[in-house]
Amino acid sequence: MSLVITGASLMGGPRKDLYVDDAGRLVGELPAGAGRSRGVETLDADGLVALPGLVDLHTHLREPGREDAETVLTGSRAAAVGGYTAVLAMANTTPVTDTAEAAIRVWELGREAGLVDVVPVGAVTKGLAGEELAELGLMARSRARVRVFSDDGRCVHDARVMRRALEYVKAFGGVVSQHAQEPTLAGPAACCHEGEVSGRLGLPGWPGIAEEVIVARDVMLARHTGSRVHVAHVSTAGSVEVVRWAKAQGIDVTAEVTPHHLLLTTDLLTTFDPTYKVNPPLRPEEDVKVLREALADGTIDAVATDHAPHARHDKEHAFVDAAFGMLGLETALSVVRTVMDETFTWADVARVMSQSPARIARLDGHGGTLSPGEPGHVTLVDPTASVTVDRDDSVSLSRNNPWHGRSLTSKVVHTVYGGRVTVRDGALA
Ligand SMILES: NC(=O)N[C@@H](CC(=O)O)C(=O)O
Ligand SMILES: [Zn+2]
Ligand SMILES: [Zn+2]
Repeated sequence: MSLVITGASLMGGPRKDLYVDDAGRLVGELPAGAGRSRGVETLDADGLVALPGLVDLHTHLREPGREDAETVLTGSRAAAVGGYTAVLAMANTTPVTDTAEAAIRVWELGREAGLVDVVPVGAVTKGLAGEELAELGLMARSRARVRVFSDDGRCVHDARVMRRALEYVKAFGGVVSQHAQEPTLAGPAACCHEGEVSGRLGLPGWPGIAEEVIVARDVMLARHTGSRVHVAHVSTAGSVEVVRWAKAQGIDVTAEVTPHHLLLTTDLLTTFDPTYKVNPPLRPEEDVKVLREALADGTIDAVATDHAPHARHDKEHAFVDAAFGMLGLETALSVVRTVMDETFTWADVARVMSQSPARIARLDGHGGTLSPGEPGHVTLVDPTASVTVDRDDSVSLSRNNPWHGRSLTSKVVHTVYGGRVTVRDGALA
């Protein structure tokens, strides 16, 4: 069945009807008479902003291994509710996604769920152990078409291994997404940002430099190999400085920032609430300010959620013992709209949450411009809505939601995936 989306403002520009044909593609004009014929569904989007379907470069879906925290299906639901039509599923599952079979399995589970494209990220090293390269080529050539490789959760800290990985993925246009954290500069017990607040509270911390030295090393390795590196969850002003310099040299580097690093700060540590325990840690206000500026000026290419669901019994512990990570898929768009000022346009939102992530991940079928010929992935947002987040409203299996009780501006109302309405009026269709 074809679909007509009526009255939406395209990326904040003119209002225009959008047509998706019965093959699920956007078409310029509705075929004559089709608007009135049966078999054409109408989605009223009056007053809403239409964005190309959002793409998340960094999602933890926990299946296989921790289906009590999230599954491919429940994570896909959370993604759809958040306006996403594609997510890249991180490899730190049990077992790790380090073979073509494992990647295909995740991809198939995504197809079965049928709510978003679930694109597996392949591990860089076997078992995330940081020593031997995983089956990068086989994963790339498999049906799952893996292009993004990451040991996320751990840093590929051995420079020789990182160099080999960069050389290897170059052959098929792949990219290594690095969790930048030099382990020798961040003790095993580190649980927050090393600074004034951690000192006062007596919590062991990571210094920003542990991230920055790896970012600096990796951009030089990218230059040396002529390959492509992506910096996951950039969190410090120093990392931004390095990325800005590297881009000016023509080095093929891209970077993402999470919604939580754009708003939440180290001060939240004083609550000792483990909901705010995340890796990389929340940083001081000065870093947050620089991250926002870098997102606006294009130094940071994309917003990625790092949606990291955790079961209650892994999160509800003393701060030092609790698991790292927070939810993000359902609230990302609203957080971005809330933290970025009016000079950050809807076209900018589309760029950092759809176009650039799709380009970085080399996703076919996520053009990110709402042009005729692209697949009918559309996110419809109410720009005037104000929502108070309630963690129990979530379709995720987990409740580690750092936005609980906060009021955010704008809200995803409908999500259309390949011409099919997956979310209507904020709820799964
Ligand atoms: N972000 C986190 O704090 N945790 C992630 C791992 C990661 O992204 O490094 C997780 O898998 O839970
Ligand atoms: Zn990480
Ligand atoms: Zn992560």
